[in-house]
Amino acid sequence: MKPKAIVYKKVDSKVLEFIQLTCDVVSFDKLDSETYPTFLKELKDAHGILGSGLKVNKELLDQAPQLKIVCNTSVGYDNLDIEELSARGIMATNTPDVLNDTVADTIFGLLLATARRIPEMDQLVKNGQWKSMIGEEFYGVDVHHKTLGIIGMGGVGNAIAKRAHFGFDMPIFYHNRSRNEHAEFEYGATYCSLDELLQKSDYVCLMTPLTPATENLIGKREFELMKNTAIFINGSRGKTVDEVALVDALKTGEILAAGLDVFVQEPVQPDHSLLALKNVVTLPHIGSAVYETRMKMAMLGARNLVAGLLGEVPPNLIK
Ligand SMILES: NC(=O)C1=CN([C@@H]2O[C@H](COP(=O)(O)OP(=O)(O)OC[C@H]3O[C@@H](n4cnc5c(N)ncnc54)[C@H](OP(=O)(O)O)[C@@H]3O)[C@@H](O)[C@H]2O)C=CC1
Ligand SMILES: O=CC(=O)O
Repeated sequence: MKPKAIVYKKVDSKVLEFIQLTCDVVSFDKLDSETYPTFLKELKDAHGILGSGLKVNKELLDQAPQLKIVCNTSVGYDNLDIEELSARGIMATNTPDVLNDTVADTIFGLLLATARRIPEMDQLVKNGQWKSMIGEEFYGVDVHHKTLGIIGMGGVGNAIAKRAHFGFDMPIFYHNRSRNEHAEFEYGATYCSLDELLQKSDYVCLMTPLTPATENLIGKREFELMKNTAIFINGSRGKTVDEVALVDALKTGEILAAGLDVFVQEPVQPDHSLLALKNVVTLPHIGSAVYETRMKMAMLGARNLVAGLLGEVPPNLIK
């Protein structure tokens, strides 16, 4: 008998066909109030699940007594209770590296858009407010040759550093718990403490995973340490930042501007105070959102799933 897999997010039919070679597959385009009850029923005898964003915790796992593997089609896995999964002997996997360049392009685009006020200028032109040559009130700030601080110099952080170093001549500081020799050697990145990075950087880019250690990593104290001219970019997860402190820092001029791909609550509520600020550029969590990359992530997730269900060690097993 084939193992049973649930795919709980829309994936390309090629990915489904690949999984079907090994598994009986039940698939959902998305989980919502309509599909969730059926998903829970299907979970009772499922051996593997594939998708992203689903909170996999004790309550959910109690509904899935046969489960052997949980596969995220994302690199971040803060939706998974890893301790609970290991206690039950259930494997967990993610999809690192295949998205690095795409996410770095997005984050660099966000950085440029924030620095040069591109969405605001676009609106000005489209609203018919471009009446004469623009003056100082619409000037942006330079990116080239400015100092970039990357908190979380991992796969994505390195791809951002590469663009900053070779494309924009930016001196780079970074902070991790451990040194990243590749970034130091290839991109001239300098390792430093978090506080030193915050004090020295013109652009502060947050790219860590969300963990107990990084939840609210950037708050009032950290915004106060940043330059008043600093631009803050968050590409990690919303909860790594204290959003109330961020709004305050943006309103009081503690920092100049922010570019955000992620929010504490997603989708962000339309009346969120961040959205009313002119010096904030927002994106709807689109770091890896291009077809080719999402295809690679889904296929890698599927390979992890199939390997785990065949009794092999999945290539991206989270340890
Ligand atoms: N906006 C989007 O669409 C996307 C968001 N992401 C988010 O970005 C995160 C990073 O992705 P990726 O680069 O692939 O992951 P990696 O695991 O390759 O890199 C994470 C980096 O963060 C550092 N880090 C971890 N914990 C801490 C800490 N407590 N303090 C300081 N640094 C820390 C790690 O270094 P060390 O272990 O030495 O501390 C490592 O260098 C993902 O987990 C996800 O949440 C990723 C892709 C797309
Ligand atoms: O946020 C995206 C991810 O892959 O993690």
